[in-house]
Amino acid sequence: MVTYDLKRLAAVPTAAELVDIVLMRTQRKTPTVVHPGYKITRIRSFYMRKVKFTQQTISERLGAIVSDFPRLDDVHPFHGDLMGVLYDRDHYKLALGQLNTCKKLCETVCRDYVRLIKYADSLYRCKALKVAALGRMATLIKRQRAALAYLEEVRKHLGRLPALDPTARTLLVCGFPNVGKSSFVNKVTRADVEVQPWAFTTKALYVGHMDHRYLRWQVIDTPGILDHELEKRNVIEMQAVTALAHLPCAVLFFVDVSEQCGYTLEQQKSLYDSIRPLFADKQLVIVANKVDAKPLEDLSADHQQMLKDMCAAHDPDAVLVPMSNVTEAGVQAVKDAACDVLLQARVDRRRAAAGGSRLRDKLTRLVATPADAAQRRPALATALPMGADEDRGPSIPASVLAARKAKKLEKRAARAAQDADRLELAALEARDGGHGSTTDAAQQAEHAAQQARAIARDAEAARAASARPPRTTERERMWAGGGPGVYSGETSREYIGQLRCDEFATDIQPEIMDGKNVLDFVDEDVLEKLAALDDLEVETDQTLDQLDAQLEAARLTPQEAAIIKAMRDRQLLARNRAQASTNRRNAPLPRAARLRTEEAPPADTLRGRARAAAEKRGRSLSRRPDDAMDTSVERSKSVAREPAAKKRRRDASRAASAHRSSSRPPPRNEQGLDGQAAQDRARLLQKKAQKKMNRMARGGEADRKTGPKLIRWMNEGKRRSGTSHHR
Ligand SMILES: Nc1nc2c(ncn2[C@@H]2O[C@H](COP(=O)(O)OP(=O)(O)OP(=O)(O)O)[C@@H](O)[C@H]2O)c(=O)[nH]1
Ligand SMILES: [Mg+2]
Repeated sequence: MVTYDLKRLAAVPTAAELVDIVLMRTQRKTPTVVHPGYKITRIRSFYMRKVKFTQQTISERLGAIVSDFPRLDDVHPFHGDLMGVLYDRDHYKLALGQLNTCKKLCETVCRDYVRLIKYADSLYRCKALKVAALGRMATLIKRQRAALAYLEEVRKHLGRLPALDPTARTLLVCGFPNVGKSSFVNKVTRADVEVQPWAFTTKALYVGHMDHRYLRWQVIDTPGILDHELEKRNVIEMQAVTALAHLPCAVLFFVDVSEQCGYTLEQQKSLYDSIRPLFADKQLVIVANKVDAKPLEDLSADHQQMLKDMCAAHDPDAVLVPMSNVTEAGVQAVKDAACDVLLQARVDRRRAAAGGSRLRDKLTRLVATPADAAQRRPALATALPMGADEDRGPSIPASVLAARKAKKLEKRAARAAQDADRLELAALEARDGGHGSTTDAAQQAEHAAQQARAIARDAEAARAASARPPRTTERERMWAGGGPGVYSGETSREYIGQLRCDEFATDIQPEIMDGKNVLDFVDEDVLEKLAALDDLEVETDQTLDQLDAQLEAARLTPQEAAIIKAMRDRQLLARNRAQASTNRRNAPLPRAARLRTEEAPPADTLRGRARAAAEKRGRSLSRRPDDAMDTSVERSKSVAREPAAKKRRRDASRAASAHRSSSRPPPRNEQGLDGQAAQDRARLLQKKAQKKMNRMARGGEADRKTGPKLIRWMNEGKRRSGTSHHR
């Protein structure tokens, strides 16, 4: 929970003040002199700075207000509800929200105008944009006039709220108005609460402090509460209700037994009943006040019983204490009773919490024995598995059993081998000693050796069976596959062995296709359905064919049928031929390519027909302007002109590239020179001009030149004050 210092909130300026503050700060903190002679970038940055600075100040100020004021959801629920009651929760949130929006709008305005100033082309335009930006921001602030004024009022009121500590030891005084609550608070604490003989003298919560048993206590005086529905309660009453609802405390419910307050004992009982749920978990002392005016004994039996019932209704431990503020009789008793009962409750709660935690510690270590489980002892509510009473043997994995068997066999094999060795040794000794039983001993040794070998084979087989195949861990795979960051795990491996075919594991399964979930369209029985559909289709086709044949046979004469059959056969033949010809891959030449060959013009084309007609008339299709009326057939073929000698020379010197255009301009040293003589003369002149330069080894036009350099620091810079003679 965030702690706010409600007393030290900074003052909220009015809208006009805020505008003044912002503009004056901009004026003071940013440069003020600008000249039209400045570079435009400098002018722009001058004005941009002003706009940005204004926006920053506004954001700072409004942000401070928004963050300083407590958020109702962050403070203690008591304070949150109290502020909600006092200042209207919605209004409060709206005001802060509006300031936040205003801040954001100012930022947007700033961004937009800075963007515009970036492209402004003159000082005048920059200035106009700045004025517009500042004006819009000021308008935005002025629109928050109401929110700012409201928040200032809230701030002032928050500062005057009693400094309540919701966690301290608290006595809360409540009851009908005018029953003497404030008088009691004034008696036991140094709070100076107003006391008057009329109702609703106290209109807010008041706090006083007192000492009891060397401890500090806070006593809260609340406004009187009337007995009606919660919705009808006004702000003054709701403060008392909020305190009752949220503060952990001892409640002193004041009853005016003399009924001088203007309410009967029955009415006070009714109020007690209606607000009792608010202090159901709190300690209660019912104070029978003003006993100086009417002692308890003078009350009717019904009223006395009513007071006792009120005590009993809450808790058998709730006490009824008679008191008078005038005579001060019972004031100390009330104080003692309330403090003691609250203290006791606090100690009990703390002890219970500590004891509880110890018990929880123990519970975690408890193990239910089978005997407990059998008897289902209710004391320990431990969860037992189903069939816990059955005696269940241990479950040993098959691999462990196999390993154990292999180990046993190995031991047996070792023992058998030892026996065989021993027997062999005995047989050797017998043979060396020349005893009669040599052959028997040798046979025994041989037999033992065979057995030992058989057991060793079994042991080896068992060990091989129990040995697990070497497993490659994902980590090893990662290092083998390029290390972290490079390797990406293969999830498809998990599916191997689970699918009908292991190759299916690596299939890519699209989950979403064309924006649709594939699984929505998956039909598990689709293959069977398709097969059924195919069968149905074949069947339908056959039936339809039969029906057609029958119909035709019924409708046509034999001659007509024969003609139709012949037509169909021809169609079929034509289709087959066409297919055969396209299958030969003899794609036809494009028409343009075909027409290039003039010797054999295709007679069936338009051009071929035109050519044939022209030739028939003795005319040529290709002509030049100078042979307009040429009728010779020979001339119709394009005859290339003999190229000029000069052109031939040039062509020969060029690269023989097909891409070179014949309309390329002549080289630059020949351009503008008409004829060979002029070119030769120009070449001569060029040589002559170069001669002198070559002789003196001077830099020519083509030589790289670097002009003289001025040293920058000696020739540039500010020269306004002082001279630059020393430079
Ligand atoms: N006779 C008598 N009068 C008392 C006693 N206690 C308070 N009064 C009077 O009752 C009147 C109301 O006293 P308050 O202390 O203002 O009562 P309250 O409950 O605080 O009233 P609100 O603030 O309006 O809710 C005053 O005129 C007191 O003088 C008491 O013990 N005996
Ligand atoms: Mg009062």
